[in-house]
Amino acid sequence: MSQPLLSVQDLVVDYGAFRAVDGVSFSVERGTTLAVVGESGCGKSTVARSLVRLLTPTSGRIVLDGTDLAQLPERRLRPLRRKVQMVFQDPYGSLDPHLTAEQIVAEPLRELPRADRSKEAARLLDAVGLPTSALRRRPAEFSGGQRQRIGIARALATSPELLVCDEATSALDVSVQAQVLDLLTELQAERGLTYLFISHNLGVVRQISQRIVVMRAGRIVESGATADVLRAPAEEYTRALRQAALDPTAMRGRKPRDVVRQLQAAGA
Ligand SMILES: Nc1ncnc2c1ncn2[C@@H]1O[C@H](COP(=O)(O)OP(=O)(O)OP(=O)(O)O)[C@@H](O)[C@H]1O
Repeated sequence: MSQPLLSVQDLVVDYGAFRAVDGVSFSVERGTTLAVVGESGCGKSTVARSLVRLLTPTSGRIVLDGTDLAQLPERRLRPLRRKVQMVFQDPYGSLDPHLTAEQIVAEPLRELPRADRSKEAARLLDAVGLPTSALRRRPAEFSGGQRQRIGIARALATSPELLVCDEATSALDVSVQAQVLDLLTELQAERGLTYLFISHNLGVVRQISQRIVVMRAGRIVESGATADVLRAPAEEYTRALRQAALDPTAMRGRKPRDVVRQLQAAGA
């Protein structure tokens, strides 16, 4: 078997005295999607932020295409940053409201001549299903789904190999969410992209990922093929998460953490 594109080994992240990620290991094969699930606060975003080096992990290895980027200094990290891009949950908050879609998408392409930048921005917006007329508009003039498409186009500008999607469709209506998931699936097939997809929505995870890891309190408690884990979770915790996802009425007005606790107590 070929080497995985990404191999994370014994990742530890401390925020001061608090250990948010406690010895996490997983790998992602090229052209596939790994989902990371778990209740709020279990460390999913901290893993994501480590992968794109928005933070420097306390210890462990993050081997991307043969290079360990966990502790690399910024100068050596720069060429690698192009290979890993992040798509955020809140497409409005993550796009500069003062810039046009063209400027946002072309921003990572500063080294290109202006005309080439414009051409590339148009090509990227077309690839995510937005018309040429979108180029001159600003974020406030788009719907949530369209803004997420701009975020994806921007992430694609550096021709990355790995996209880290942190709750990338969570803020969208169900039908728009389905369209953005379809877009991500198409882009993966066309470009051979690899995704690490963080979500608390097990329906979304079932649709987009081949493999899954379940996190709890900074550790991985279960992993495997998505279909297997969701059909017959080995861990009580995963069963409780699944139960909470299957029974939205149980969630009404309550924190997922409380529902998971209650379901665990009931032996769900
Ligand atoms: N900058 C920070 N300083 C201190 N603690 C932090 C910081 N960022 C996150 N934490 C804590 O680390 C833990 C993991 O947070 P993280 O955001 O990774 O969880 P998560 O699983 O992504 O949660 P959510 O699904 O709510 O986004 C939480 O207890 C959180 O309060």
